[in-house]
Amino acid sequence: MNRPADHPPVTPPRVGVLIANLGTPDAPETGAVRRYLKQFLSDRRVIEIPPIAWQPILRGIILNTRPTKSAAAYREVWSEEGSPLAAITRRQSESLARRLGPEVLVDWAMRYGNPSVGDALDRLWAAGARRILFAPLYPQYCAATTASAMDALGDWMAGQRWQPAIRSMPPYHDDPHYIDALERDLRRQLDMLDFAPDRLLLSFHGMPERTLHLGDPYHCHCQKTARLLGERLTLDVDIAFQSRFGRAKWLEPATDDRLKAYPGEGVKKIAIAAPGFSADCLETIEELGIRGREDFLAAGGTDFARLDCLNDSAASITMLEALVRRELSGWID
Ligand SMILES: C=CC1=C(C)c2cc3[nH]c(cc4nc(cc5[nH]c(cc1n2)c(C)c5CCC(=O)O)C(CCC(=O)O)=C4C)c(C)c3C=C
Ligand SMILES: [Fe+2]
Ligand SMILES: [Fe+2]
Repeated sequence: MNRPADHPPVTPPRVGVLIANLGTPDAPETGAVRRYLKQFLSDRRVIEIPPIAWQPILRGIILNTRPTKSAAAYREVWSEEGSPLAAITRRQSESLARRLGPEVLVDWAMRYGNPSVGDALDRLWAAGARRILFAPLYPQYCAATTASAMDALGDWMAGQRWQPAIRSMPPYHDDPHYIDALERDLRRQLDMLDFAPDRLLLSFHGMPERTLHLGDPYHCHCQKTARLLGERLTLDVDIAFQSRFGRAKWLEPATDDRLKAYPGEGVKKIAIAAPGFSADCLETIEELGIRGREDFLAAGGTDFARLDCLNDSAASITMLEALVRRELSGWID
């Protein structure tokens, strides 16, 4: 071989898969939450207000007030493995790696916080991945989530002299693999309840209403997931949007408003699920499971059950394997 002695190492080419979710602070403490929120809420895909107007509000007000409150909420959900969102995403990646076998490298990343998308791509590249499938685990496309994750991928690519071939996993809000997984996992959980819910509330993360009029398909994707799932389950299903942020009008109805109104409408026993979240996190465990329950019971409800997200359940990993294998077609046997 006539390779010069100082030639960079040559690694056999591999196929990589990078799953990504939104992100989370490194610790349930004010400083760590402030760092995370600063990165998250400075993303122009998330807050579509010109930085000259938004940054003074963010730095002068929000980052001085919200981190302490949010850190207290994070402490309510933190586990021995850390943030639930990060711990579950890591387990999803490990389970998917076992399903795909040694031929495929699998890693995971958080759009905000750690491990970052760039660091995970560096690791995959260093391990030889020359073809990478990027899979943001957002079933419903949203510019604030899906497009933002793609931006992080693009930022990393912009710094690469030798770029890998890239594919990205499309949104899967109406994919039969996803609807099957939700049906199977929600049925399993509903069967274990010690009461029969009058209603199943499907709560999706909210977005400013104007994003719908600007052409974001997120609202329609949520509605379609809810309709397809409702057709499978023998239960009355409602849809609502949670986690309102800021003063603008958000998609309606709001989850907290529905929970407070149900008992007065005669709906006293409910189950609530959050099919738009691939992994349980602050917004499902604390906002729905703790504050949502309190709101519903205080309004006169008698029975409340929060159902887990797909997480790393068997149904979830079977779905992920199917979606990922389809996108890897031609790259793996
Ligand atoms: C699943 C889809 C999500 C969309 C769409 C989304 C939009 C969105 N979120 C905020 C503001 C916040 N979200 C926060 C937490 C959070 N959001 C999502 C998912 C979506 N967000 C997840 C999975 C999480 C949980 C993270 C975790 O660590 O467990 C937070 C931080 C917590 C808090 O302080 O309340 C904020 C803030 C906006 C403004 C927005 C769209 C415009
Ligand atoms: Fe959010
Ligand atoms: Fe719509």
